[in-house]
Amino acid sequence: MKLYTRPLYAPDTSIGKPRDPSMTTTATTPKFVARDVKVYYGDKPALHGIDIDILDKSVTAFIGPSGCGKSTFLRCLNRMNDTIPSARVDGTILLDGEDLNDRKVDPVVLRARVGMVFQKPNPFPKTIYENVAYGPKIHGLATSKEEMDHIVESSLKKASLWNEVSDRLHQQGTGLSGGQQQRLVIARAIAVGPEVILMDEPCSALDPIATAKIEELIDELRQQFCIVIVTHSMAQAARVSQKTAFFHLGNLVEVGNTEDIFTNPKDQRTQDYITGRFG
Ligand SMILES: Nc1ncnc2c1ncn2[C@@H]1O[C@H](COP(=O)(O)OP(=O)(O)OP(=O)(O)O)[C@@H](O)[C@H]1O
Repeated sequence: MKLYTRPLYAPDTSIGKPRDPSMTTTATTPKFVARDVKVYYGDKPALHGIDIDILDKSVTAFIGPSGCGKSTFLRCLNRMNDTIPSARVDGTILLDGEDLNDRKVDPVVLRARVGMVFQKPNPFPKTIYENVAYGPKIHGLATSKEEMDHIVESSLKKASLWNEVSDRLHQQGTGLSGGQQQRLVIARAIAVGPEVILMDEPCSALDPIATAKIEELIDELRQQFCIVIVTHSMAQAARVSQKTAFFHLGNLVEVGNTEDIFTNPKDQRTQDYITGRFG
């Protein structure tokens, strides 16, 4: 299967459209290449120079003790730190070879390509249908009701929610269970045709059954998307990811195949963390 990428500088009309056929990506292609990424909140450094390649069509887990900078780095990947006035980001992050911090990059286009799901499910106070149709509507992705219906249905199917909600699309999204709300939010992100889905502790507010469903979904989504997940659960990282990155005190200590990180880490700090000596 050929997979395509779109230019970052493209106008809004590129959102949700087929990607540039001149560029192809595979499961071994880095989607992101980050070099010497430093983040400060005011004068306080939070990340001290992160270098990492994040592969396409796979799941990368960020693990590490509280406050080590996992979420801060995740937010660098779709410029969500722009929304925090005190935050300053230095260094380079390339998305498909293009500098996503370049002044020419439109963050709205970037965030359609690089969607994000948060810890607490945050559906809009609207119907299930409207939640999913919201992004396509503002980006003008559907020219008819039929097209919009199709986007809503296929997004809900990709998020493994369609069978549970197809008979109540016009009920409030906030009336769903926590796990269903999280899948609704994933469907909302999928609806604008992203290439990457960032997940910041997506299961921490969910019970074990809802968590298992999201983990199953993540495994399906990685066929099509680059997925980056922040998790406090090492068991979850081991279950869902192919690559794991261990952060400590604002540094990326080590990144590698998940199995290697959990069975044969190179750095003593990783070893200490995965064996529960701190964090
Ligand atoms: N909006 C903010 N303003 C000021 N400092 C912040 C802000 N967000 C994070 N920090 C600080 O940056 C550092 C890294 O925080 P971050 O939330 O990225 O870590 P984390 O590894 O994701 O932590 P946790 O696992 O607890 O969510 C911490 O010292 C934190 O206090």
